[in-house]
Amino acid sequence: MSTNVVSSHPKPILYSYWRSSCSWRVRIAMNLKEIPYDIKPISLIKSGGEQHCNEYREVNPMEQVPALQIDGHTLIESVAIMHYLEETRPQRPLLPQDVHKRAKVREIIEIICSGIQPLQNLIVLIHVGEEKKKEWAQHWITRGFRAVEKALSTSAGKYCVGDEISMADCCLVPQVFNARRFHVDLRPYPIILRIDRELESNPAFRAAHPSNQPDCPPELPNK
Ligand SMILES: O=C(O)/C=C\C(=O)CC(=O)CC(=O)O
Repeated sequence: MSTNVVSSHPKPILYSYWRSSCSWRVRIAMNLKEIPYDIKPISLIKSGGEQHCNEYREVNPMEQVPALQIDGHTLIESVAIMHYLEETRPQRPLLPQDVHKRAKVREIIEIICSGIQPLQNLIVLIHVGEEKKKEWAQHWITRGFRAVEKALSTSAGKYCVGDEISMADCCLVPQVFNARRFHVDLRPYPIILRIDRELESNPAFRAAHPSNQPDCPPELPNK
């Protein structure tokens, strides 16, 4: 018997933190695909981090955001979630048809989501320590952005890969925000900057921005 999984479950719930770049990727993908969802904020800093409480560990044993409750399932890991959305909600595709272009999208995703973001994640920076964390984050972001810029020099059109927005763009924009947060000099990356600027005014990206999240503090912290 086949059931319509898309309509027989309540609205998806996204466990999210306003300036978590991984939550932000999924928010963009959900918005681009016009999937309505509710946000359940998980503060990564309040009381040592709500992601570590027993209740949330049941949702995500990695004690990180995001997690997405959708179609009766709980999904974790932002890239796996984006692929699920792509496979269950093919409207507004976030992967190109062409296999070479798909490979390029995945390459850029990997550089950012394996080669940059995990190295400058909150849990790592806590271990690195307050004094060294800025230099540490700058080092890994610079190293990765050099590779992203090189990849974009052959793949980019209007966006990361050609002229259609893809999952690579969902990953790039939040990483540029993190680069600015850690005062990385972005002048050596003109293509990254151009694409980021291009997407700034896109409604799906704008709605997913940290400053438009329900848990964004009224006074933005400056670090
Ligand atoms: O407000 C805070 O300082 C806590 C956490 C974050 O920014 C999120 C991250 O860990 C960075 C990231 O998503 O890459």
